[in-house]
Amino acid sequence: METEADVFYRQLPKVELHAHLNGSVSSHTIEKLIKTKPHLNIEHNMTAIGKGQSRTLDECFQYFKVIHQLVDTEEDILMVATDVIREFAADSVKYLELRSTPREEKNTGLTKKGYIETVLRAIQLCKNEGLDIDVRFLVAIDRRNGPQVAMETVELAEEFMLSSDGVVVGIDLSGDPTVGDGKTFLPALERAKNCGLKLSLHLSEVAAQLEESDLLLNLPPDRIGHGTFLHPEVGGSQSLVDKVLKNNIPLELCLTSNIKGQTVPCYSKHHFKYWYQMGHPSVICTDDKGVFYTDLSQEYQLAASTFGLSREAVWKLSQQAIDCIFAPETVKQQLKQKWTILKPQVLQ
Ligand SMILES: CNc1ncnc2c1ncn2[C@@H]1O[C@H](COP(=O)(O)O)[C@@H](O)[C@H]1O
Ligand SMILES: [Zn+2]
Repeated sequence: METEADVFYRQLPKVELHAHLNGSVSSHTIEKLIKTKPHLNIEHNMTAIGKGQSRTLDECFQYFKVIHQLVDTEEDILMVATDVIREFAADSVKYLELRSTPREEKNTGLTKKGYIETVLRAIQLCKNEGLDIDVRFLVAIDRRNGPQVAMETVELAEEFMLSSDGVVVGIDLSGDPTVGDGKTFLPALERAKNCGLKLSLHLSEVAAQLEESDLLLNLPPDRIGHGTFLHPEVGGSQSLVDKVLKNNIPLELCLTSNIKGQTVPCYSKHHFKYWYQMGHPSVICTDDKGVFYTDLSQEYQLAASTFGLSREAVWKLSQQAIDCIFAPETVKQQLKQKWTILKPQVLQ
């Protein structure tokens, strides 16, 4: 049964800025994919971490490998991307920045270019359907693939930034944070920045990456993913915090992802508290709503119940996320208008 609170959080207009496409595939879509590929012998529990369960971050990365096996043709990508966008729209997400790592699959003839084109086609299809959601795309660099591939990815992103009518807005640096050295990605990231692509970097997602985080913060990035171990209480440093504050770099915070991935011990110890209390721009996001079995409404609800936020404070939190989007000022103004119109009916 849906409670009054459930209805409020679902109807709350929201902005999602940190969503990996293949981590966001719902169980409904996974079911369809499993049916088309029975020979892979993939079961549901291999693609999502259920309620109350957790895995090491390392184990979490195995889930993406399984999902990638299920999603390996243009047809799959088109279905996955349209389903994911429709689901976010049904959850009252009004603005979504999806991110995904372009992959090539020799077996199916999928190319990186085809991969991006297909995601863009899905975005266009959803637009044609008249869904009330503005979708943009960040091209992701997977750390595992090294600096050379990173540079090629930036070049590809640059092409699409110029040809996609403003849909491709930036670059994401993600992948297993324990693999590779952040320093080696600086040339690619600098190039991206210089050509006008925005940067959202996974930073200090695991402990003991002070040097790497410091180097990457000097770019500086336009947004930070997680930033779990930046502050001194958890082994980060004041100088890292100061750099984030000085450049006013928003944080994308994904509560359930961090709990289920075991980088944060429990909801009440989540670093949302540290940054939010300072009044620093903190945006609640899902990371991988499919793998972590959540949605953005639930993440807002969890943040509110854990940290005692009033409805008014929750409203402000979702509204302030608008200032952190990568789309231009005109889009921010349109979204702010939307929030103003919806306020009296949602926040009764
Ligand atoms: C849990 N925390 C995380 N930390 C770092 N990278 C993550 C991640 N969650 C997801 N990804 C990145 O997103 C890819 C899956 O989506 P796409 O195939 O790109 O759409 C993963 O392979 C990983 O590179
Ligand atoms: Zn992420």
